[in-house]
Amino acid sequence: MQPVLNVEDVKRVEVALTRVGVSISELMHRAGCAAAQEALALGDVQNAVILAGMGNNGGDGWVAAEALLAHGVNVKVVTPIEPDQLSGDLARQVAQRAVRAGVSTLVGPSRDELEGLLSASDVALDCMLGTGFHGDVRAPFDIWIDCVNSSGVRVVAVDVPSGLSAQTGHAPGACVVADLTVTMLCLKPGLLADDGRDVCGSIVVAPLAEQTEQIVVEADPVAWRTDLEDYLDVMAPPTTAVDKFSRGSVLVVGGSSRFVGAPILAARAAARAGAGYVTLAVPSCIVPQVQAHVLEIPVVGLPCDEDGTISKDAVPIVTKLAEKRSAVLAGPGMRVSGGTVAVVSALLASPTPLVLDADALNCIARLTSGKLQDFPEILRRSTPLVLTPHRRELGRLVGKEENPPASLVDQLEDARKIVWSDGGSELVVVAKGTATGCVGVEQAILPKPGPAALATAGSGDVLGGIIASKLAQTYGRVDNLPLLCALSCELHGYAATLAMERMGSRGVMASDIIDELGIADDALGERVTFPDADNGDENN
Ligand SMILES: NC(=O)C1=CN([C@@H]2O[C@H](COP(=O)(O)OP(=O)(O)OC[C@H]3O[C@@H](n4cnc5c(N)ncnc54)[C@H](O)[C@@H]3O)[C@@H](O)[C@H]2O)[C@@H](O)CC1
Ligand SMILES: Nc1ncnc2c1ncn2[C@@H]1O[C@H](COP(=O)(O)OP(=O)(O)O)[C@@H](O)[C@H]1O
Ligand SMILES: [K+]
Repeated sequence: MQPVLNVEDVKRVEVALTRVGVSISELMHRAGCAAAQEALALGDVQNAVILAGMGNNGGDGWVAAEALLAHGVNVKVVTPIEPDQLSGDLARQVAQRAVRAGVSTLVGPSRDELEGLLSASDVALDCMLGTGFHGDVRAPFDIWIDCVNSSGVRVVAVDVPSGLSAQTGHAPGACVVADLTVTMLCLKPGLLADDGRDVCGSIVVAPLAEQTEQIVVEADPVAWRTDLEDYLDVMAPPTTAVDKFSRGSVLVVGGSSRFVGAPILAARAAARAGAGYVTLAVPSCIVPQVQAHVLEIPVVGLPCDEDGTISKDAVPIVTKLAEKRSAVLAGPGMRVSGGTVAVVSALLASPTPLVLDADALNCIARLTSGKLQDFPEILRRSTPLVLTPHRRELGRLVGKEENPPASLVDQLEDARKIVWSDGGSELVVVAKGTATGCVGVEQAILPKPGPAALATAGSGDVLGGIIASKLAQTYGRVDNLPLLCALSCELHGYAATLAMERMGSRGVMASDIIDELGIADDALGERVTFPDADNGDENN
């Protein structure tokens, strides 16, 4: 797994490296050389343009220019001001040094001049703005960014594409769209979510020093990005010594007369993700409709209120059904009512491994008046519990209904409020968004996010079904629950990628994802076992 550090912690790593003898100027030298190496590795680089800003990101650019020149590349550095006028000592020194070494410069070019230069270049290195970027992109960089993006030239972003916040992943204005991002020391969260996913291209981490890995780990990573082979630990070895019950049995509780489809999607996903026996419990008033859509899945009717939701009288029935299952998923389509709140409370008190999604989360928000972190006893149990909120549901759980998490780091922080208040290793919050964090008490794991095709109604129900299915197949004996959840997310995303091949990138519906789950599961298993055979696009 690769550590991901908040930007402020990256600064602490720099300081720690200086203490072990790697100075900031040496780091800048190595950063520039690493960027130059990656640019050269693109191949066919005779002419390079370096767009340098006025801080240390620009400093990296001047070093890269000198390194490229030493490799015989025809280099030009574009800078808003003369090197001698740069206010930062380090950036000024490396810029002056590059000029002395013969690097040529273009100071404050017109738009036409810059466009001409870019069209004659084989690669552009974006060294305008790095982790020091904040606010709106100011001139001239907004214009330079526009020129780079419309030039069609290959772009290597140094540390972070200019205009993107390496912390939040937001790019509110102009932002470089890179083919490759060479990021220094370690991954930062903003590269992995929201706008970051669209603008980084592939990501290469340049560690810059031997000691970096250990220092980064000690700097308390905000999350860990998985590599495929990490999943080996939570993949069940294939065996023929099974029957339909020992392959894991899942109970899905949900549905209402208003939302009939959601529990069906979840139950079908649980079956396709490998559980041997899936049972669906829905309000009795919708049983005929539901049963018509599922041949293999028995449907149990639960006592129903007048408004078509599960009533309180369902509690003993659900509790009894849950006892006999290896995992339960509750929530899809169930709505929030006195009855559903009672059912969710009863399931929380039951010993069966439990996944709560959608309205089951809204029931918890109601139970705790939107302050789940103040009621840790509700979630305390000795068997696995997984909550799968999207950003709005997560906001509702932690008292931020009006101001839900808006970035991956916000998601992680809010999920941590919940898991840290409980303190138990049996609880994981799968905080969903454009990138998803599987947050346990000890660490947060970031699976590779799936495609935007996942942003379709019902896709969360499918994920809930997958997680319950994978959980059921472990019979609650799971050493690393966040990793198991991450594997489920990875499967969800890969199935959506396969569905896109059939349905097109905008045509995928949640049921198409379900149809691909079996094939995706096999393929993922193979890729985990033989990671070098076909890694696909590892960076997004
Ligand atoms: N983290 C590390 O260990 C290392 C960092 N280095 C580089 O240093 C960078 C950080 O350097 P700095 O802290 O100097 O910051 P940056 O160079 O990222 O940005 C600071 C400069 O950008 C300007 N700026 C900020 N916001 C702006 C906006 N909205 N519009 C226009 N201009 C804006 C500031 O006025 C300042 O001149 C990293 O991204 C990386 O490239 C490397 O040199 C070496 C190692
Ligand atoms: N742009 C995106 N890129 C990747 N995954 C996404 C994107 N948008 C949403 N997702 C994923 O799709 C799923 C949507 O879940 P959810 O919002 O609960 O859907 P629903 O409530 O309609 O079932 C989550 O797993 C989420 O991480
Ligand atoms: K940059």
